[in-house]
Amino acid sequence: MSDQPLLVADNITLHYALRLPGGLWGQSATLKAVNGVSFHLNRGEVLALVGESGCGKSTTARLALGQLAPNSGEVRFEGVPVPVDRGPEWRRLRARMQMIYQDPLGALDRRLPILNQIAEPFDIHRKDMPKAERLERAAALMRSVGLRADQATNFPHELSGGQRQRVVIARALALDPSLLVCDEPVSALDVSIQAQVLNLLDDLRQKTGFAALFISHDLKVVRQMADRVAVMYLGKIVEEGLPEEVFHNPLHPYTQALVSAAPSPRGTTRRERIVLSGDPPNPVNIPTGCAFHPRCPVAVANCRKEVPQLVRDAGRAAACHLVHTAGGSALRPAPNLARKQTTLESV
Ligand SMILES: Nc1ncnc2c1ncn2[C@@H]1O[C@H](COP(=O)(O)OP(=O)(O)OP(=O)(O)O)[C@@H](O)[C@H]1O
Repeated sequence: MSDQPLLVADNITLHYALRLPGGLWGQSATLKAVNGVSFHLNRGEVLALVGESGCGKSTTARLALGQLAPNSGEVRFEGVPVPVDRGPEWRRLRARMQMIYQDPLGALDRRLPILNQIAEPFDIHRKDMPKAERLERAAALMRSVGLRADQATNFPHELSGGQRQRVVIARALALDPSLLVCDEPVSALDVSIQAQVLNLLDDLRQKTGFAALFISHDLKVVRQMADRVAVMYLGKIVEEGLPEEVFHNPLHPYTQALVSAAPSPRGTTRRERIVLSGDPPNPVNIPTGCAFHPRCPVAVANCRKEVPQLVRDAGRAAACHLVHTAGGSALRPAPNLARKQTTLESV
């Protein structure tokens, strides 16, 4: 099998033209939801997208799936540009790329028994398969996600939230996809059920080998699931690396603040909480230079003027003037904030 990445996003942008409420006729603004995002996802790998609400995670996922057409840039899946015209080629690719949403009830048909819903992908893409075999395969998928055979005739409202998400997962895996896009897949579930569903996803990934683009605002969940993490701020990736690196030694001042706000895992170094000042980010009015500079506690004059590039070095990447060492490509944590890291003993 080719060792090219499964999914590549190459400098994609998605801008929405907004009509301003109360504005004069013709007044509009541009909302830059995704503003030059590049990443790759290898086969079998889990890349997590993290960042504050509204930073562009879901839009990036929808661009990756070809549900939205980028204004510029390109998404390639298995080496092929992802079409957005919803023709036969898009449908063929979509069978290999599936999505799991936050709200399983919204993703399911309330009037259809769950076995039939799990068999739907076969009904659409495997019309050559006899009906009995489609249902047999759906029953096997039910078992693989831990649902009981006697639940086959249940309707979604007769199941718990966790069981519904299992139905969605079974249906998503029916055609043996190579990519699963999981957009906050457990955030609507009780905490006790979250762990079960995450363990299920992890087990299934190890058995079937799908890759996942995993969106979550919960860094604890990301720590458990991700092989690599990309941090987004105002439509751009500002840092990328292995979870242990990003969470224990964040480079970008924004990542430092994000990580400092999350509960530390037991027995690890606790960081001093970094409280960001300034207004929450607004994708209609992106600041000049580094978009984070108005809230950045360590910004210098240059940060207001020049847009930092995402510099990659030894598997890590960061877009911040302060983390790029002069003249070289090596990266080091942004100054000052790093010094605020404190141990449990000292707080
Ligand atoms: N159809 C749309 N029209 C206009 N603006 C949109 C549209 N969809 C999303 N946006 C805006 O694009 C920005 C990015 O949204 P997106 O849903 O991708 O963010 P997100 O990081 O996934 O947020 P959340 O974690 O809250 O889901 C937001 O400011 C959002 O309001």
